[in-house]
Amino acid sequence: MTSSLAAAPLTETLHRAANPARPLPTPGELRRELPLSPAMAARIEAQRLAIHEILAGRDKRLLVVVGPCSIHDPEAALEYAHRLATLAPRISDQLLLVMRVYVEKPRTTVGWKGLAYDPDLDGSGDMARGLAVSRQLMREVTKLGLPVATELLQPMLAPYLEDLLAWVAIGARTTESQLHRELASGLEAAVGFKNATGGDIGVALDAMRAAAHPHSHFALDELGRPTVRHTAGNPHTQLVLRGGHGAPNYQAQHVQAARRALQDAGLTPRLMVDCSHANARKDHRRQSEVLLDVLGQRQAGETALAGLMLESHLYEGKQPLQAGRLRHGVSVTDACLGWETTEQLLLSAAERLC
Ligand SMILES: O=C[C@H](O)[C@H](O)COP(=O)(O)O
Ligand SMILES: C=C(OP(=O)(O)O)C(=O)O
Repeated sequence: MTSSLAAAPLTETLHRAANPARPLPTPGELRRELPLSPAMAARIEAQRLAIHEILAGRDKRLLVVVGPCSIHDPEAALEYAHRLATLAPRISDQLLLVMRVYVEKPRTTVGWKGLAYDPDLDGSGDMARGLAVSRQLMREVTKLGLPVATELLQPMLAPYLEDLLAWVAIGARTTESQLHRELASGLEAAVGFKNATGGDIGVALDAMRAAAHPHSHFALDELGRPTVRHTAGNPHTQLVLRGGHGAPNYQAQHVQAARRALQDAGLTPRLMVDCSHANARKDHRRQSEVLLDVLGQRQAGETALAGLMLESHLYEGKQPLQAGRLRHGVSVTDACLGWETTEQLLLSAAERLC
């Protein structure tokens, strides 16, 4: 990596020659190549604080984590970010929009693992470029004024990106992992723990309690050397209901049961509903139905509902990952809502919450 990368526009970064054998930069090197300006750092701090206020119940707005299931084309993601950044101030009295910039994908078995792993989408695995492109995209999204959300999957990858993150997901497949709980305990961003793929919310509650606790754990420092990391514990966590094994868990009886379980575990009763995944029974169009149900619960006085997640891209649906035949702005992982539907849903959600 050369210092020109910092100044390189996204397109140039994207078209750098792939070199899979290239050693990875250290987190410190990448951060120096693609730094945060003091203004960006202050903006991210304010975004995190706003999210913490929602999770604490002091800010009554709904936190909405919305965007593509995965980023495979940073140009299309930026186009999406421009649209979201235009919409956000129009509804900011009711909704705090945070963009999904998911660059790692957990897979049920095998499949493309995301931009950070394979930015050329061809299995060549140029992770040095994947990290740079991911960080560059997150910087661009931040510059547009949008808070960035991502799933942290590979703990080694966190130090390359964590300074840019306003909200972090620990996914359904890793919520039970001690490594991810330790990682969450040292983050400044709020963390949403998904219920397990089978639907168990208990593991997410355990995760929230573990993450709130200080830990000492194995980590890499910014020079890439093994080190002991001491964390302070992260009190800004939330349960994310995503359904399990085809069975939704967003309806009033599930939310009430989850609220009671949070209270019984001594945790702040604040949760997010993921309108996609098993809650939509893997049919992206059902996300609207889930969102409307959740809004109804909010209007009926359910204070535990502090957030929503939507999977949305420029265009509806999904497509197979076939080199040279990709349609612009269509997901290559889970099917997404298209932009028009997303905008309409968010505008009407804001109107209902007025
Ligand atoms: O959110 C995306 C997917 O649901 C998750 O990464 C699992 O994907 P897979 O079941 O297609 O592997
Ligand atoms: C993988 C995701 O979700 P889950 O962990 O709920 O499957 C996701 O939100 O992209």
